[in-house]
Amino acid sequence: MHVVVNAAASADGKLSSRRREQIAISGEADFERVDRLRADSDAVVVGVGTVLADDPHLTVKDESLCEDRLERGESKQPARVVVDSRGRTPTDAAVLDDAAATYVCLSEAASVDARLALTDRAELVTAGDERVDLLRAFAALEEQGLERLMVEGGGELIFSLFEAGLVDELRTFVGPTVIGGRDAPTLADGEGFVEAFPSLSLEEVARLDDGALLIWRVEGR
Ligand SMILES: NC(=O)C1=CN([C@@H]2O[C@H](COP(=O)(O)OP(=O)(O)OC[C@H]3O[C@@H](n4cnc5c(N)ncnc54)[C@H](O)[C@@H]3O)[C@@H](O)[C@H]2O)C=CC1
Ligand SMILES: Nc1nc(O)c(N)c(N[C@@H]2O[C@H](COP(=O)(O)O)[C@@H](O)[C@H]2O)n1
Repeated sequence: MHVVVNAAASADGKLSSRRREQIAISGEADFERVDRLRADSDAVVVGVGTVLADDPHLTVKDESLCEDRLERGESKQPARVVVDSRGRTPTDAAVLDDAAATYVCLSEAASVDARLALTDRAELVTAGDERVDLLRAFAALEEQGLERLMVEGGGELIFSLFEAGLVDELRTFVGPTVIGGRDAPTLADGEGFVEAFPSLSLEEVARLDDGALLIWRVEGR
């Protein structure tokens, strides 16, 4: 399995404002790059916080990239994965429509009602007691043939993936704006590290739109 985390951050490292509404940090060229990265992935992964805040569709938008996938013998769209301990994904969420297969990773804490509401719309994967056990959930996804995972956020999920040692690559578009706010989400939130900080090796720096794309490899992976 290969896990790429991709996100857009403001110059001060925020993914969104304290209101947690979606903010277009990327410009056109970066959104096109993200679309290509989705098209080269088996699944696009987000946390339920992102579903509740942004209601993303997580599909490849460029039809020619979808055709390339079909020519390679792949599904037209990559699968979508929501990491959602308690099954809070709304049944009318865009990520549950029929444009692509969707997996919802739950923990044992998800109620029977939440499971029943989701079961017709997504494949359910259960791992972990209170929160989703990401090592077990990702192993289950791998068993379904999902090898190349692209994670789009948000900050809580990204931190947990680094903590679990699951991230191979980090791609950050740093955009030309300052968002600020101590309660605004950053690239890696959660508890934060106090030691054994993940070590990154810089692979590429490129100017893109009016910002910079940074590609980092996670050392030891
Ligand atoms: N600028 C960008 O590229 C992006 C920005 N965002 C922004 O990020 C914000 C949402 O991020 P967050 O609130 O951090 O939510 P998140 O999307 O990281 O989801 C976190 C939730 O996932 C669930 N979860 C289950 N097991 C977990 C585990 N082991 N570790 C972590 N979470 C687990 C929990 O319910 C937790 O509250 C929104 O404001 C959204 O707009 C989201 C994606 C991309
Ligand atoms: N790459 C990127 N740049 C930004 O500036 C953003 N605000 C985001 N947000 C994430 O993009 C996804 C939207 O998906 P759809 O267009 O609905 O398919 C979602 O993951 C947002 O959180 N990303």
